[in-house]
Amino acid sequence: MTAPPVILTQQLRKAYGPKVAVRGLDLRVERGEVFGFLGPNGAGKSTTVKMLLGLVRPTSGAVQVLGGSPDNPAVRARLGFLPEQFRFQTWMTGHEFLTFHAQLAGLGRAETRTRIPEVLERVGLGGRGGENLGGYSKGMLQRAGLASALLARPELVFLDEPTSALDPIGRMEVRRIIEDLRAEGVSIFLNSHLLSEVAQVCDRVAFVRGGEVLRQGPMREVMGSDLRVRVRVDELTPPVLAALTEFGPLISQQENTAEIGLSSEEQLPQLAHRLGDLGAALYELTPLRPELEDIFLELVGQSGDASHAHAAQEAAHA
Ligand SMILES: Nc1ncnc2c1ncn2[C@@H]1O[C@H](COP(=O)(O)OP(=O)(O)OP(=O)(O)O)[C@@H](O)[C@H]1O
Repeated sequence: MTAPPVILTQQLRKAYGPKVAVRGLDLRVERGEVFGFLGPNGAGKSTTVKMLLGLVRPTSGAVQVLGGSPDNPAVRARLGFLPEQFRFQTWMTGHEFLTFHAQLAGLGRAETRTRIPEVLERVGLGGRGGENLGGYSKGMLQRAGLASALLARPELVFLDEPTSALDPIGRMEVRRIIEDLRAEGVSIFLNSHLLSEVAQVCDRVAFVRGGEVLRQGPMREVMGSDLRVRVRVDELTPPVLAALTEFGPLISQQENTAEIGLSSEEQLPQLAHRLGDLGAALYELTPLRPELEDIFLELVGQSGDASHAHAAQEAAHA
């Protein structure tokens, strides 16, 4: 029997008076999956997350989280959440802050004692729990927020922009934490504007705009199957060019470098053999996958609405 999805929504909708924030959202996230939820500012991402956490009541539609209702405290106890703008009690030490969250999560004393050093270590704050949060850097605060989200061993974790305050090393560390969690079977719902990061860590993604899903699917599918390839040889002779166009359309050509479109990766070794047979010296054969950012801009900018395009650009470069 296949495991039920950890998130399932059907025609989920939220209107704030006349303003529709989320319209008819169908989402499905499987157990152990890292799911990227992407969209420009105002797309309805936060509203969706709040409905999935039971913090905002949907206007209509159905939502199931971990097989139950997010209104059910027993379901909520199995969720972790790192909000984008965490309010920290700056007068507390990291340890006190986590003890407070452990109490809120209903952890017993003995478990709290062992669990806090474990999560501090995991997020890279080992040995720093005795310091006041007021003295933490922005990156340290984000790590402390992540520690509190992981404290009660959640089965599903919502991470809203988890690396916005982190430097490149910190981002890599958080990526590793996400990968480790996935290996442990934890499911992750990730909101992030940092698309290169999403591309590296997500199994599936959904692009949203105006409260609707524009595209949803496995990372590989969303990125498209068409493959552009850069070929550099000693000389682009007429026979070499003719051979290249047998494989796919010629996109560009400059000096001894050409770009062509292939329909599958399987054509790469065939192309290398063919060029070898023609006596061409092959210096480069590079697949050029489209950037997630390009797909994002193309999808969210499609309305032609200047404010959307602007928001998309802001989101992509944030
Ligand atoms: N409490 C509210 N009352 C009225 N309108 C709201 C409320 N919360 C959100 N909205 C509106 O709903 C739309 C979606 O907002 P939401 O915060 O969900 O978007 P978002 O994708 O999370 O954006 P961002 O990336 O900027 O955080 C926006 O137009 C917003 O103004």
